[in-house]
Amino acid sequence: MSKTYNIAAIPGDGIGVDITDAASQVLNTIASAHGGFKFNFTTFDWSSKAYLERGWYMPEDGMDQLKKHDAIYFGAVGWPSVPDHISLWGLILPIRKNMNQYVNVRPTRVLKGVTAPLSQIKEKPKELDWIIIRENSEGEYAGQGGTTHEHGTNAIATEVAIFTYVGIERIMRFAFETAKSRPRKKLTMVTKSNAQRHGMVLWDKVFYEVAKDYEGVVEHDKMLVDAMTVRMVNKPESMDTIVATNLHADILSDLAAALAGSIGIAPSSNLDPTRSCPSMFEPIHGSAPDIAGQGIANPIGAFWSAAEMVRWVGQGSLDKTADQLMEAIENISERGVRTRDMGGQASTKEVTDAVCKEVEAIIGKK
Ligand SMILES: NC(=O)C1=CN([C@@H]2O[C@H](COP(=O)(O)OP(=O)(O)OC[C@H]3O[C@@H](n4cnc5c(N)ncnc54)[C@H](O)[C@@H]3O)[C@@H](O)[C@H]2O)C=CC1
Ligand SMILES: CC(=O)C(=O)O
Ligand SMILES: [K+]
Ligand SMILES: [Mn+2]
Repeated sequence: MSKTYNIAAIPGDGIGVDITDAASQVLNTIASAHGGFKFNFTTFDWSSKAYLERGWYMPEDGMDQLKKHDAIYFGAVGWPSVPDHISLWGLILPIRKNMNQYVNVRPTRVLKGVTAPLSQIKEKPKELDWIIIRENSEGEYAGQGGTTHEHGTNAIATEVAIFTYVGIERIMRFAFETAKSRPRKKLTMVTKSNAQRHGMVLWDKVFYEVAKDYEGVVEHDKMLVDAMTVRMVNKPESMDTIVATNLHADILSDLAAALAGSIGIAPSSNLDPTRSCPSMFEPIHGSAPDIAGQGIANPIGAFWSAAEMVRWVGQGSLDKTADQLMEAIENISERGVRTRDMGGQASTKEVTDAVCKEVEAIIGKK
């Protein structure tokens, strides 16, 4: 009997549209090659273009509509004609918060066929293999604060970072469990508790409390975020799982992607680990207005995110299928079918068609 997964697709803006199309093509191909399941996509036209026409990103019952799905596939939101804080707070951030997606998982490794830009990583690509666990519900992106006297030089604006015991503890537990599930069993916690003396100090304290439950099981260490950027560049092999706040992990994950070859490769899973709401899968990059509409966006980050979605909805039953998609992506890039950001000449469509063919060959063979 074939199982159907209902997916809410939100392509959004710019290259978000191209890569969501590409990802759904690949997902449909995997499903039919596998034969045991299929995807039923419902596409929502929630975007900056629609916002400019009708004044809203999501309708009032938008969250209820999303809740009816098994997962959400997201492209990107943001366009130069709308201020970025309006677009982010109109769509992606409310979804992450309302859908209880308090974890954002961002793996990075140097995929086969990808060339890392720095010589020390290029020579030993296997040494960069990280999974960044980003706190996704509070911290610097809590949305607390305000502006007064806004028109003039007396303007005052506050942006209050919120850290709660509950919010920190649950992300730390998820991070320790992730580290425990990986061969190296190693967790690096990132902080800025030298300069930020309240929220970050609580962050550190809860980390060490949770660490007691993993004594002798998970090795752990602590880094200040500034020094962390240096360690990521110079000693990539010294880390495995990394846990950081909403802002720090946002920045570090773009750095990680660039070190591993391109921002266009990196995936993310916005997870509600309780499974009470659908989780959301998207590449870490934005709408890339500078290359939008040219058909040249790298779809690999979108495919890797799709693989993570397959893994998540399958709850263990589709891990092999997700691995086969990753194998197809790596085979294609190794064969030189690469977009410009990876030094190639291929279009989004050429990479997508090649990955679909490869998926069919791999799944058909096994
Ligand atoms: N989750 C989301 O929806 C996100 C939305 N944004 C929004 O996206 C818009 C643009 O943001 P930027 O800061 O420019 O970041 P960006 O990630 O969109 O682009 C940064 C640079 O990377 C390149 N790039 C990104 N993805 C690529 C891909 N798949 N293939 C090839 N090149 C790629 C772009 O061409 C650009 O030069 C803004 O409105 C921003 O707020 C940014 C990040 C995440
Ligand atoms: C918004 C953004 O930059 C991110 O989620 O990565
Ligand atoms: K995105
Ligand atoms: Mn980001």
